[in-house]
Amino acid sequence: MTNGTIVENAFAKINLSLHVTGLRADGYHLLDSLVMFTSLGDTVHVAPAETLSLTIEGPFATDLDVDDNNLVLRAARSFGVPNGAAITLHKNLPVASGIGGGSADAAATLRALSRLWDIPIPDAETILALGADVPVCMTSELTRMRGIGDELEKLGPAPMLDIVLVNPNVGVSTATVFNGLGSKSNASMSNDMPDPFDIDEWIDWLARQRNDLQTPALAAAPVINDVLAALSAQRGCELARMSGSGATCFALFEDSDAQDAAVKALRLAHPEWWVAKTDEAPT
Ligand SMILES: C[C@](O)(CO)[C@H](O)COP(=O)(O)OP(=O)(O)OC[C@H]1O[C@@H](n2ccc(N)nc2=O)[C@H](O)[C@@H]1O
Ligand SMILES: Nc1ncnc2c1ncn2[C@@H]1O[C@H](COP(=O)(O)OP(=O)(O)OP(=O)(O)O)[C@@H](O)[C@H]1O
Repeated sequence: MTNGTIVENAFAKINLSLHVTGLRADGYHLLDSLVMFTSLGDTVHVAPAETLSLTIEGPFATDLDVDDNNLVLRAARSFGVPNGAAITLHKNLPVASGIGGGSADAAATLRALSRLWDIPIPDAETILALGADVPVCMTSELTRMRGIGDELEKLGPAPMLDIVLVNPNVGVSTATVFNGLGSKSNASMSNDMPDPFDIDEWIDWLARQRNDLQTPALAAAPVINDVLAALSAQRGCELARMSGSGATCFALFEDSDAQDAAVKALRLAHPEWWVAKTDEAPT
């Protein structure tokens, strides 16, 4: 690692619930979503350099091009200064998979370059222009996210959770899934949100919420149904749901033994799927 390298984590986000409550005139949808972050994620490394460059490494590196559309380079350019940096993205998360990898990478790049260049992070409007999920990824806290992703209510630390993530190695386009929505105007989350540290009550409450994008995502990628069925069938699975616009689904397990057994069984039954064990991101 070059002397002076700064590393920022880009933790994966999970939309524990995702209600689509309206449609704006510009085509963006209004959301009401409970978002948490997992300890699994990409990492962004930035080192001093004359010019701006990006190298991508890691298990999902080959699924991404190093071009001007890469969210890491877009984030670097959003500072509006001609500074240089040698950026390395270690890509551990599947691409276009509903767990916000690109958004988390952009947020981590903003934090890292702000430190490297010793200049402020760009304003809220600039951050939102990188993607609707980028504002919530600026911190990795449990958050109620509303508006189009720009109204954030931080809810404090997330509870300790035994989580399994499964992606069937099918990328899903966020725009296609939003466009496939039947009703654009659904009920918001219920406001009687329980204490996240009363896990049983919290999971009961979560089970009564929804991901409104699950139905249109299933139409785009029917294999999501197989993922949800496989997760739900595991012993100790307390909740299984799709995250974001898919295709990654998450399941919450009653304990780490059940979580480990589920990971083993799913990898054996579906070697073609990405199956990951994780927990809540550190605060
Ligand atoms: C589905 C979520 O992941 C939930 O957290 C996000 O809302 C998506 O966030 P994102 O991937 O950062 O989204 P963007 O890159 O800003 O937008 C991709 C496309 O998704 C649609 N989009 C996104 C966010 C939103 N609130 N309404 C939308 O309709 C738009 O068609 C947009 O062209
Ligand atoms: N660094 C990056 N990592 C991942 N995707 C990127 C990156 N840069 C650009 N992209 C593009 O952004 C799109 C969304 O990627 P991402 O992995 O963030 O999807 P997602 O997990 O579905 O996001 P969200 O949950 O925010 O909708 C993909 O089409 C991908 O090609």
